[in-house]
Amino acid sequence: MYYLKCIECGKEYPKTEVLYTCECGGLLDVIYDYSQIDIKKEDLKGIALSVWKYAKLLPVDRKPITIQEGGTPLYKCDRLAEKVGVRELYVKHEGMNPTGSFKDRGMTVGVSKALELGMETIACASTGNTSAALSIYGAKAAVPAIVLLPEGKVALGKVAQALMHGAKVLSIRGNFDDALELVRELCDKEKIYLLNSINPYRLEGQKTIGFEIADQLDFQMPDRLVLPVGNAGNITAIHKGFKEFKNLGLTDKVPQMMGIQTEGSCPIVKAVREGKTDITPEKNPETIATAIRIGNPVNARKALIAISESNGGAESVTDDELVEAQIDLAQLEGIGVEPASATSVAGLKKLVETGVIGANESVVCVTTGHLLKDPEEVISVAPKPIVVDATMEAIRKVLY
Ligand SMILES: Cc1ncc(COP(=O)(O)O)c(C=O)c1O
Ligand SMILES: N[C@@H](CCOP(=O)(O)O)C(=O)O
Repeated sequence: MYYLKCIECGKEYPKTEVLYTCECGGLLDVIYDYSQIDIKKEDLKGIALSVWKYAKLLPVDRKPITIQEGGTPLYKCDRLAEKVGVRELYVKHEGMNPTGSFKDRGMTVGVSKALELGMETIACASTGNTSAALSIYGAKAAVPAIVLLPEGKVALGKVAQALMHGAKVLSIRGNFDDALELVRELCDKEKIYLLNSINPYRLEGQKTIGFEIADQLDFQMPDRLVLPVGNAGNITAIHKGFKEFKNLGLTDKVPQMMGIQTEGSCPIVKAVREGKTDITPEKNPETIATAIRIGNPVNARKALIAISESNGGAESVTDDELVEAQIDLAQLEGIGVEPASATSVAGLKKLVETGVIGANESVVCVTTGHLLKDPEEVISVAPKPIVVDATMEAIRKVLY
């Protein structure tokens, strides 16, 4: 049993309603009757990791639309740990999901819910990854998908996915925040199902990142969870996952949630620094990490609660710092990530340097999207190939 509840005024709504926010404007959360949910560590042992492994804690009452999302690797990264200066570092590589980002976890739940609620079209605004996931799950479910993208600011691999999987792709002359405002209005007026992270059901899928980390670490939770923050849904979702496992007695602590943004686009970081409970939107966010080029994160209130409840924090990094971390992940650990994802490691490095995170702590960084999502950025930061004549002599000349 579950229902929706406003995080601001507490008003409750039945699960049958198509709703994204409360009548007071507050964000909604999915509330379960945990006394009816029985999950033991023994029940989870020996079952392969996947989003639907945790179906008892997911709000879907029909056969799910799935392309085997979740079950991503948690790499122990000793070389990177030594470089950033922490005792123990793991990287949860969400780029290894079917479409190359964590959004698949949300979409398998969100698109299944769309069918359950009888919705006939789905839509989102996107900096790229949400649109890729929406298009692919829409194709699998045979539901038409509409995506609104900020013109010229979406990485090539993501646009390719949305186009190939058959979504109607609209390039908006505006930024992501403009596109989100428009798609919300479109969905309300045209009875289209909105699948951005303002949809509380979509976030339920993403909380399984927290469940999997617990499962993979044999329920010994790390001290910190460090991740990039854009529209601020994922930090909220993972925190909820951690809390649920603790409430069910599966773990004994909730890691401190550390949100990372870029200096050109960091409303959450500013709110945390100023001790505020809500953000001041940024009109012109700018960063090479286009996935998190967001000035008015829709889940800001939830994210700020997750950070404060977990005694966590937030930090910003420069574009140069995130590129350095992207190269470290690639060359020290063999983990290929897109720019936004590398902010987690760049942020960790900064938090250790400034003494916020101690050398003795254990940390999990989430890398949210795959390197191949943004080949243009890689080409612009990586060395160029060396062109040589097709002779051994020419090859030897450049190698030795
Ligand atoms: C690769 C990548 N990393 C991080 C984020 C930020 O996640 P969230 O919007 O849930 O904060 C996004 C999208 O927003 C993304 O596509
Ligand atoms: N990076 C996101 C931005 C939209 O976030 P959402 O979680 O609200 O869908 C994207 O990939 O579009």
